Amino acid sequence: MSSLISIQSVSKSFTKGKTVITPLDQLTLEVARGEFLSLMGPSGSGKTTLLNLIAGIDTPTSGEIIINGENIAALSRAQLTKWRSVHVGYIFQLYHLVPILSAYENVELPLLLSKMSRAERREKVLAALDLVGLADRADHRPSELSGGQEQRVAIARAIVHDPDLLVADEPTGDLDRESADSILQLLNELTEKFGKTVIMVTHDPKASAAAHRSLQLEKGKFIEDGHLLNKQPAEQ
Ligand SMILES: Nc1ncnc2c1ncn2[C@@H]1O[C@H](COP(=O)(O)OP(=O)(O)OP(=O)(O)O)[C@@H](O)[C@H]1O
Repeated sequence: MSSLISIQSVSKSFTKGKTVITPLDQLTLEVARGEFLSLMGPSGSGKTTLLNLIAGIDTPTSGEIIINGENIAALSRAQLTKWRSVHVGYIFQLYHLVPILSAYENVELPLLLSKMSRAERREKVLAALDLVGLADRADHRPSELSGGQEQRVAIARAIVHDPDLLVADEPTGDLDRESADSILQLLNELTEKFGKTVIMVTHDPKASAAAHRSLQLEKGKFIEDGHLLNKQPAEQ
């Protein structure tokens, strides 16, 4: 598999008054196209900071983040916004669906920014809802869906514009085990059947075990290369 993401010596610091916090310290990471990678680590270890850099929501203090051959660390804010709208789908712990809109309308939202016709949008929204197994719930509002179904709608919204990369921050954190497992299976399918690359932050070892590879962050550094479940790790 070719590399989709190449992170070279990336550091991120935040300055608050006289205090400088460096949640990420000289990180290097390669992520293959079609890989499902999980990021674990204690609270405050820099997981969300790293996810936000990879998703182009924030920019590093130093280093390069090359995605699909493009160094996104060198893009302006406006260029990053445009880049993100094409290449990235973001999945949140608490779904972030708009309560007054139907599942269909929530999934359609990212497409309203494009020049697509209504008919083209309809085709894409129905295909995304079908892919997550909710074609029959298009007219339902979030309050009429279970948590697992809400997360499926949120995943349909994240994939409707066909991004290469999906980033998920604790996507199963608010779900019971059964719903969590079905969301993890869906994320796995998105990598294996549709070639998406998924990067997931989680505190749940079982969720992490569903990924192809798990990395542990501690104080802004990777402390170990975790187990590889779907591929065999090299013998130590
Ligand atoms: N915008 C910001 N300004 C200042 N400090 C920040 C900012 N964003 C994050 N930090 C700090 O960076 C560190 C890492 O935060 P981050 O949210 O990446 O951790 P995390 O591993 O995702 O934690 P959690 O598991 O609790 O979500 C923390 O000390 C946090 O306070």
